[in-house]
Amino acid sequence: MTRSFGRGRGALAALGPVDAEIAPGEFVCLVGPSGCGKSTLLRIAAGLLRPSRGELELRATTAHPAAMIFQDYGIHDWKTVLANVRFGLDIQRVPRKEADERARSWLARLGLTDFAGAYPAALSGGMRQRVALARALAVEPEILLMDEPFAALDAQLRTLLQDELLDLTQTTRTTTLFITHSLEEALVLGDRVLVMSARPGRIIAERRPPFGRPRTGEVRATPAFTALKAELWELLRGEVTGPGARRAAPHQGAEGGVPA
Ligand SMILES: Nc1ncnc2c1ncn2[C@@H]1O[C@H](COP(=O)(O)OP(=O)(O)OP(=O)(O)O)[C@@H](O)[C@H]1O
Repeated sequence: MTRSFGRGRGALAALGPVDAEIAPGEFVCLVGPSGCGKSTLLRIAAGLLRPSRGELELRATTAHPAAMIFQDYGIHDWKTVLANVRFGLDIQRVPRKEADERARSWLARLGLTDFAGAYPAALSGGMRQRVALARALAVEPEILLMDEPFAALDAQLRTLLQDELLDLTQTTRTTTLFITHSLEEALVLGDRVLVMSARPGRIIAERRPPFGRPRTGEVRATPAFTALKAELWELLRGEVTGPGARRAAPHQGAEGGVPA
């Protein structure tokens, strides 16, 4: 599958060719340099965009199997927290009482019970992202599509939400495609990590982090984790700084130049 934008000489090859398959229940993380087409791929998976060539096949049992979560939360400021979480259920015409119960139970799982009646403006970034998570999970989607959902959060909160997401998705076994710039995030969460080239993004490597399920954030402290992170950064570095790269190298972390 490929995707380009515009026509003729001015056309921009944004993505591909990409050929990938995700198994039911699998959690796949996609990492790649800025502008390589990750969001484009996710938008195609969500049915918001068509491929220019090729196709994407979704095997699902419902008409609207996917729920999406973005970096900027995508929640409605004029609705209460409860109404935000109930939103997808209202669209699915789930009866009000059942929708309220399901929404409240997800709020409880994400530690938001006391904020059911609050408006998002009163919440911190981490809490807003929890609302977005609760809203996406409340509809019990067959497929969860996440576009850098934790990128706007500070490092501690990000770690906390990664651990919560690990816990939640290991219970629900929802098929998930998760975009991130963070190799650490990809290795903690993913059954499989796909590394993309600079634009037009192709899949240049695939790794299965060797951590069983259910796993916890403790895998971060293992030598296997550090080794795999370094290996993937070597691959990615070539794409970020190589001839195909469109932008400068990302900020380098304190750990021997390997970014989070
Ligand atoms: N609607 C559009 N019209 C024109 N160009 C687009 C459109 N959407 C994306 N692009 C271009 O396609 C390329 C891939 O964009 P995309 O947002 O998919 O990359 P990305 O890997 O998600 O980037 P980042 O990591 O910076 O968010 C970029 O060069 C972008 O400018």
